[in-house]
Amino acid sequence: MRGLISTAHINPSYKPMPTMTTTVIHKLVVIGVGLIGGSFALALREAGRVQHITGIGRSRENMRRALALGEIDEIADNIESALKDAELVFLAVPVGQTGEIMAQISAYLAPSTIVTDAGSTKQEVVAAARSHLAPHLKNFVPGHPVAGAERSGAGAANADLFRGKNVVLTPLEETSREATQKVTELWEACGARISRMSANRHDEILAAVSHLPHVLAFALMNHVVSAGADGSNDAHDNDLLRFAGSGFRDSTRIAGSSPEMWRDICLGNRKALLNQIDAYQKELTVMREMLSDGDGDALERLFARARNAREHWLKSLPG
Ligand SMILES: NC(=O)c1ccc[n+]([C@@H]2O[C@H](COP(=O)([O-])OP(=O)(O)OC[C@H]3O[C@@H](n4cnc5c(N)ncnc54)[C@H](O)[C@@H]3O)[C@@H](O)[C@H]2O)c1
Ligand SMILES: O=C(O)C(=O)C[C@]1(C(=O)O)C=C[C@@H](O)C=C1
Repeated sequence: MRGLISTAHINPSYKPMPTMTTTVIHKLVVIGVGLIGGSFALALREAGRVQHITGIGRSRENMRRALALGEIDEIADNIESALKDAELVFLAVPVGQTGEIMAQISAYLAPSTIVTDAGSTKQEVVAAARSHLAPHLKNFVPGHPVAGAERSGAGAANADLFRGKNVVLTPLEETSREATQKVTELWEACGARISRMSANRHDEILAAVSHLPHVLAFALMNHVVSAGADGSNDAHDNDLLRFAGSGFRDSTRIAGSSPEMWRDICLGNRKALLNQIDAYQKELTVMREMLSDGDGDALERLFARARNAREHWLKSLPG
């Protein structure tokens, strides 16, 4: 079968399990070679799972860096030639761009080309695929690596980013088992743990554990900047920031993330995120009342519950 070749042809020291075939992608096309696209490319290359990687990007400078860092083998001249003989297309652009890119690539996809993505929201991506990739849905596998950083661009990519991390796949009814299986194998080769669920469930979960925390970090950062005596961004002039320590630094790390990416994520998962913001505001109100009542026992119980939950969660993490 095309695309399913033993890595024994590539790496002579590799000994495959007798009954297993290992997926090696002859040609991978990464659209958006930033933190996630570049890391996926590097991880697959390091695992010996890809032979040739073509990159499509928006910024020439970033694409040159991706080439120099070995994330891609070539920078595409145009979409048509980039997609020729492509076996896998990986979309790793801000989610708001997904529909437009799907519309641009759909005419050039061979029937066998698998398309997958890394978008942080899934219902919106699935809706875009239904609008623009209708003839191709059996080979479309929506995905989301729950791993990342506050840094962006090809220069931030690293081959180990997905090691031990969750990747959620939200295949459509139309998605073929073969396509899902292939994408699963590739993420596993990057060291990730794969889960499958509906796009709706994915978006509810991520609204709570990823999208809300980012909104809170952006809000906290802005609040402290504005609350400083002269509202200055400059840490030397702002009398609050000047004294901020590691607690503030840890709590606001993710406020260093890409504003464009987070604009798209928040708008793309607006309903679930609004629900989470409302629920969180209730939690804050409860805490505020305890504080205003001077109810130290209640506050301590509430803090202890949070600390215990966090300790249990940390223990449950791999490695
Ligand atoms: N950063 C994270 O922690 C993280 C984690 C998991 C998933 N994601 C998702 O992965 C995707 C990529 O995020 P990232 O962190 O790699 O962002 P990034 O900014 O590092 O990379 C995105 C790249 O896409 C390029 N790009 C933008 N619009 C384009 C277009 N129309 N055509 C071609 N290239 C275009 C940009 O120039 C940039 O190089 C997003 O959908 C994001 O939601 C991000
Ligand atoms: O570690 C970080 O900086 C991240 O924000 C990574 C993070 C997250 O955990 O919220 C951000 C967005 C993604 O869609 C997945 C992962």
